[in-house]
Amino acid sequence: MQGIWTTARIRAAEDRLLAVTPDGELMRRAAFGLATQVSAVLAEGAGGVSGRRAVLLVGSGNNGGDALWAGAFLRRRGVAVTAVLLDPAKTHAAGLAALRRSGGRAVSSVDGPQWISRADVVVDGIVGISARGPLRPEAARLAGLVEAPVVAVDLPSGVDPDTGAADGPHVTATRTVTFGALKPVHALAPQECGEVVLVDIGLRPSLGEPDLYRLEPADIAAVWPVPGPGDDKYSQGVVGIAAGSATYPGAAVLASGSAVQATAGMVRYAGHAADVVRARWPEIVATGSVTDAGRVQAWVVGPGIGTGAEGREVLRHILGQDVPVCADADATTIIAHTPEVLDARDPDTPLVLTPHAGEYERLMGRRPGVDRVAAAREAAAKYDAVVLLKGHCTVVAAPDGRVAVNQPHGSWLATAGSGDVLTGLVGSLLAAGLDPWLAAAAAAQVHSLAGALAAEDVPTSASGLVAAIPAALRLIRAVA
Ligand SMILES: NC(=O)C1=CN([C@@H]2O[C@H](COP(=O)(O)OP(=O)(O)OC[C@H]3O[C@@H](n4cnc5c(N)ncnc54)[C@H](O)[C@@H]3O)[C@@H](O)[C@H]2O)[C@@H](O)CC1
Ligand SMILES: Nc1ncnc2c1ncn2[C@@H]1O[C@H](COP(=O)(O)OP(=O)(O)O)[C@@H](O)[C@H]1O
Ligand SMILES: [K+]
Repeated sequence: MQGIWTTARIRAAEDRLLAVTPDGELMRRAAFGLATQVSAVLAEGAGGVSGRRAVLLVGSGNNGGDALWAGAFLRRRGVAVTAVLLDPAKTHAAGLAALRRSGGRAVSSVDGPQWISRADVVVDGIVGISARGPLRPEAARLAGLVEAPVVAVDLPSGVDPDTGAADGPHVTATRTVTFGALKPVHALAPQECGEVVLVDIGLRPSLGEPDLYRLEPADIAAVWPVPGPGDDKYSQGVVGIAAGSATYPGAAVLASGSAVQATAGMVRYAGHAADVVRARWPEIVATGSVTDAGRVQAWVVGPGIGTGAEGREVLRHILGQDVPVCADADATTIIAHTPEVLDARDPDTPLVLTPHAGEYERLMGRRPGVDRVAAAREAAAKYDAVVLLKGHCTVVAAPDGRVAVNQPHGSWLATAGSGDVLTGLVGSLLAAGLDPWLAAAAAAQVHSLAGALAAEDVPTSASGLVAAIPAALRLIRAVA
């Protein structure tokens, strides 16, 4: 798993490392790595390095210092470097001296626009992990003029380092070069960061346990159930799907189909869309009611069941079965409106809730807000459940505080029925006995990958997502 640390934890670790490292050494390591990446962007975008023009946007902190030192390294490779100083009196003195010694130029922000307009690459050293609030007007004005590819130092300035919120003026980078460890912004605002490159400055041993995680293919491949020699259709975990209705059978077909594709074992369906489900997925054992569905090791409940009395009874019955439950869509709304249905649940049985922002508001009485990690954690604590908060970057929080952030592969999942596919994936993994947090996080990752594979650069449908699940799993197992 990739670890991600909040800026408070990063700062504390940096302080510990700085105390045992020669003065300026960490910044030199950071700046050397940064210069290497700026050269690579120049080589790719401007056809070479020597003779190309780099403009550094330099704020008043160490982030600007990194940019200035990198400018000095770039001068050695023949790059024409101009630093635009946002606050000349507070500029990092050693960095500025190094740039000047190397033959680089420094100008004030008044002269910035003419240099920015001729740049082959712009290095964003406006602000790093100590940023507070949106970009100040002068920084925002200069950042708004940039047309060249941007290499962001540590993070794209103006994007909140800990929440990834980008609701004010901010930089959008082609590449972000970060130091020591990934910060929340890199996982929560991938569209602002571009490609993220992590430069090792020796911080890892000082960091401790991560605050957030991102699953890698190897993590998913290691836990995704595949049958072994001793397995049969029951031993891998049977998942039950309570979804859809006679009027709206689609949710049932999508959630059940997703479960069929996800794992080998067996899928049971219970609800008013049994005939349609059977016709589309003959391998499913389908029945009309959850009370005669047979034994399962986990239930998926909610998509398309309605929010009335019947849906409530279905949910209450399922919560009383002492098996893990993924409650999605209408089940989320039922829980929000009649939380006493949860009394049927044995507190030891895992529950996964999968709200989108609107369902979250129903559950919690407020929108998730900009701090989506905190929002997911609060809901997980309130409901003693794993909460998968849907969005471009889906956040999965466990009641014990663990949080995983999903890596999106584009926005192809923004299609009707896509959530039904996700819930089928989660249910299959719960039935196989996975830890519910890991189940939800792995499902989200496979869901996004299936979206990208189904789309191949043109919009896909939820049915396309279901069809692409095997390809996503094949890819994950191949690269692990
Ligand atoms: N401490 C260390 O050991 C290392 C720090 N490094 C760099 O240092 C950075 C952190 O440096 P600092 O703590 O000095 O702080 P920053 O450079 O992140 O920013 C602080 C400065 O920016 C200004 N500022 C804050 N919010 C602003 C806004 N919204 N708009 C415009 N200006 C704003 C503040 O007035 C302050 O002077 C990291 O992001 C990284 O780039 C790296 O060199 C690696 C080693
Ligand atoms: N812009 C986006 N980028 C990436 N994923 C998205 C985006 N919009 C929605 N998704 C994902 O698509 C799914 C939509 O689920 P949901 O809102 O329940 O839709 P539906 O009810 O139509 O199935 C969620 O997994 C969500 O994270
Ligand atoms: K920056």
